[in-house]
Amino acid sequence: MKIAIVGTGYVGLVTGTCFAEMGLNVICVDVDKSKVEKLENGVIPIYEPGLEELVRKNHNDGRLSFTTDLESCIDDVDIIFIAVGTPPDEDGSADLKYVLEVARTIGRSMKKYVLVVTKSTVPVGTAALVRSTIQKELDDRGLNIDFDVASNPEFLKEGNAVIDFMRPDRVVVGVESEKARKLLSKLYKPFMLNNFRVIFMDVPSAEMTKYAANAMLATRISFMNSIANLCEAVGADVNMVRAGIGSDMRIGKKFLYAGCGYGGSCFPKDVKALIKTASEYGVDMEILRSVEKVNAYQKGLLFRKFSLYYNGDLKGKTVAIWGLSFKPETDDMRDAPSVVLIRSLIEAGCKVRAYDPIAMDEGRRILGDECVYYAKDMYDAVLDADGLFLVTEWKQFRLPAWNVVKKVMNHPYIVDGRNIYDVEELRSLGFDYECIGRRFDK
Ligand SMILES: NC(=O)C1=CN([C@@H]2O[C@H](COP(=O)(O)OP(=O)(O)OC[C@H]3O[C@@H](n4cnc5c(N)ncnc54)[C@H](O)[C@@H]3O)[C@@H](O)[C@H]2O)C=CC1
Ligand SMILES: O=C(O)[C@H]1O[C@H](OP(=O)(O)OP(=O)(O)OC[C@H]2O[C@@H](n3ccc(=O)[nH]c3=O)[C@H](O)[C@@H]2O)[C@H](O)[C@@H](O)[C@@H]1O
Repeated sequence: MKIAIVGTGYVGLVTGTCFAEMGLNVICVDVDKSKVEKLENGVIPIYEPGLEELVRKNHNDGRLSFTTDLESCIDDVDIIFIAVGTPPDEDGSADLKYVLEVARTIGRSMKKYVLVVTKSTVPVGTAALVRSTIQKELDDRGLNIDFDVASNPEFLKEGNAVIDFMRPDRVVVGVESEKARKLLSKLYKPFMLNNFRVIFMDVPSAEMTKYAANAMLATRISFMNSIANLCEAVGADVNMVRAGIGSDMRIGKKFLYAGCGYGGSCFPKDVKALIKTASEYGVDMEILRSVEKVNAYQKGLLFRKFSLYYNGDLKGKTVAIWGLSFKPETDDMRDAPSVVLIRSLIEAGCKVRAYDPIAMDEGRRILGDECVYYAKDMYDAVLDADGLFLVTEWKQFRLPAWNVVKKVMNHPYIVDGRNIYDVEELRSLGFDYECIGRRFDK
């Protein structure tokens, strides 16, 4: 079996590389020439642990190739995965222009049966739209060629993408024909043999499953952030509460960490898109509107704490930021809490010194280097600082040499946006310390 993956972003590159690693012949297609050139030379344009080695190995072994020319490979493959971006449109809906562009190209060039699978996160009805788009191109060419469209959403997490793909909790596949089911069963056979659940369903349910999963996870986070804020008000400790509720099997331990809000390329955009889809059908997703509201509040929380601490007198203060990426093990800063915080600090007249183990270039790209100093290391960031914000819980921030930090800071004040530090330890060292929803006497 030979497959094509269209789009070599996170999802496309991980999907293509992992299928090649499983022994398939994979051709990855992207319109971005420079990306394809880099990939051809074994350089991957994203930071994702373990991925670069796998790309090089499978490329060298001849199972993984890259091209900008989708048309030339359409009739060489059995399955085409569409894994291009679906960014938010101005009204919050998923912008399908890249997906439909790929569908048009397929319809314009195919000469024999092919199974087209949407892997991008797309609203209910998109597979049907892909089908009609391809069909229209075929009609224009006066051809009657059989093809199928299926939905196979992706659930991997950035930073853990290869493991998530290779050992999934489940694979969701939406099909509308027996032929498509057979082809995808064959593709996912190794997963079935390893007892990973492959769940077949109809196409709209598969499309909805992806949004429901992300919306549920985002809801858990906003719920815990609300509980954390209440804990702070009433004198309870959200870490204790998390342990207390997470041990109930029905609730589970994961995704209950309070912090400075969820970010990334998916939760914010997918929650928005689901609200939009619902409104198009006259359904009010009140819960999800609250999830967004809580998250926006939470992203402003660190700045508000800082402002309160200094009674609003922030002009000229020097501020250290540990962590720019939206979570550890990625250089992705899309919708990152750090961006909201840094912009507020700059607006208030603060001088920002930022450090991230991986996302420094991305930081420069998104925030510019006029108002932000990009520090050489985490200790350079705290030099003369009137406050330190821990925004992303990278491992290297877990056990800092606090004596060095204290010595070089102008004022020993820490705002911990991820609740990773020991309150008592920091206070005994003479730091003023704040975090999210934990109990301690101020
Ligand atoms: N990033 C993630 O962790 C996850 C993303 N998803 C979903 O997967 C989809 C892709 O996301 P990412 O990989 O993050 O996107 P991305 O934005 O990183 O990459 C998309 C790629 O598609 C390429 N592209 C655009 N139009 C094209 C065309 N006509 N032909 C060929 N290539 C084209 C772009 O040049 C780009 O390289 C989105 O729908 C996203 O919601 C799903 C699960 C996880
Ligand atoms: O559709 C997608 O793109 C992906 O979106 C998320 O993956 P990702 O965005 O890579 O990252 P997560 O680990 O889910 O974290 C998202 C955000 O939530 C925050 N978070 C996570 C967990 C938690 O308990 N608390 C919390 O604040 C993180 O700091 C981060 O900002 C989902 O976890 C994946 O299953 C999904 O495939």
